[in-house]
Amino acid sequence: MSAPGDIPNGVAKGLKHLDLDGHDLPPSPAPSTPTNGRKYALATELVYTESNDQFNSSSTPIYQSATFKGGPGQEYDYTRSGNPTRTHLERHLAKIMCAKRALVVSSGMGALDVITRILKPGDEVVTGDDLYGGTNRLLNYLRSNNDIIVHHIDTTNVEKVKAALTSKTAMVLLETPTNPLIKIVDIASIATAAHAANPKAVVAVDNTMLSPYLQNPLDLGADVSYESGTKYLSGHHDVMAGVIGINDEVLGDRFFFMINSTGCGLAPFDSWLLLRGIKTLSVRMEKQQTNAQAIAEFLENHGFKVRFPGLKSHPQYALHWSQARGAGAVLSFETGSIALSERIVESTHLFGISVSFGCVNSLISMPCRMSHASIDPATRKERALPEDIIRLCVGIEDLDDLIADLSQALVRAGAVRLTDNGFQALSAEEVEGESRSTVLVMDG
Ligand SMILES: Cc1ncc(COP(=O)(O)O)c(C=O)c1O
Ligand SMILES: N[C@@H](CCSC[C@H](N)C(=O)O)C(=O)O
Repeated sequence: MSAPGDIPNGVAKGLKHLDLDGHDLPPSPAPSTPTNGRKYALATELVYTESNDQFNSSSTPIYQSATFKGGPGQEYDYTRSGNPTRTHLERHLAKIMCAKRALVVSSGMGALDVITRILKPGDEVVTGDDLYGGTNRLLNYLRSNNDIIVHHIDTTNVEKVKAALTSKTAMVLLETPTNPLIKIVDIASIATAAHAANPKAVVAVDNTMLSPYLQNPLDLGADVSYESGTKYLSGHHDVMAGVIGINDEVLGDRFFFMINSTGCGLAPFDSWLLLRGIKTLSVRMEKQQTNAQAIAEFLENHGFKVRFPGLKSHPQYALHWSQARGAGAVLSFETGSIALSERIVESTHLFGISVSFGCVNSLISMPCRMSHASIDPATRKERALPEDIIRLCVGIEDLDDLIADLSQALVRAGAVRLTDNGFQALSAEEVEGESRSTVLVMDG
């Protein structure tokens, strides 16, 4: 994939819109983000953090201290209220997220908790019908315990969203691409409509699936961009973190108040890990999405129904590329049979069976059994979340190795029929009658 302003896959500007292998390339990526205080291109800014300690250390020091001496008036007194390592990370992130202010907390769910604490009983939330399971769980809790009214709408349909917006809409909560159905949501149109319905409505976008390297919701009219730093920002599955980016000072102060009051600010060592991870975000993301694109094409060419915004078959391909600079590295596909999907997931070696994504390692999962198991089966059915859906989170490994691993898993699982040219996904009739295999027991 190409970063903004780059020439895609080495093709000279003005030449036919094809890459060197003759494949169609995505349309021009979304315009490069405003510089918002940035001196350099994003890939440079990611690695460029100035440490201002007295020894000019190359790596930001970890201020592993709960307290700071000195009394009233000093910048730091207590790490729950502020810590130099955390502040350094927050300033770095603000630049990267094109935000006036960034705040970091102990997990992505912690970030959503901070954001939703501004809601009062009777407030309405308009959100999607395909959401990360944990987000759905927290919204259910707010509905049951705090009298918040939550409307789950197909947010790919702006008219349906508009119909759900009222002057009582206090928050619009969007994911794009959604997890795990990879639906694309028009951030700008929905933000405009939400603010027209209620100028005070807070439009919050979960940017976890792309990271600020590929999408900047604040530039598209959102009031809040938040994400699980556990994923792409950290990149190594060794830290849990949540990130909140805002432009409005009052909203920023309200969020900071909650972080200080509840004590969910990111710990110094975890802040340091996240700072380190962010430095390699551009190279990881470029490699991961190049691999993901090839794998999505591989599966589609072999007859699977694949959901990935880098594929022209994606129903919102044009919308995605109008607001994002890349397709990301999470894709999902269906086999038509839960048993077949289970066998595929059990048969890969390089794709580890695990929740989460954004890590340098490739992962495979069945969302209905794992990340989205907390959504009850009836609701999953109502929201058309296929029980057999497999989610792939593509890492930075060698592409040929990944494709070989998937191929052997598809063959071993009996999910494909051998043809003269290799293999092809089973037809619906062939899938029908597939016997159920052992049932995976996963957490949720
Ligand atoms: C889209 C999305 N948002 C938020 C979260 C929550 O992040 P965390 O696990 O860091 O709490 C996750 C995953 O957990 C996610 O997939
Ligand atoms: N047991 C966890 C599941 C975490 S799922 C993590 C990630 N968002 C994903 O989509 O894989 C829970 O109940 O929250």
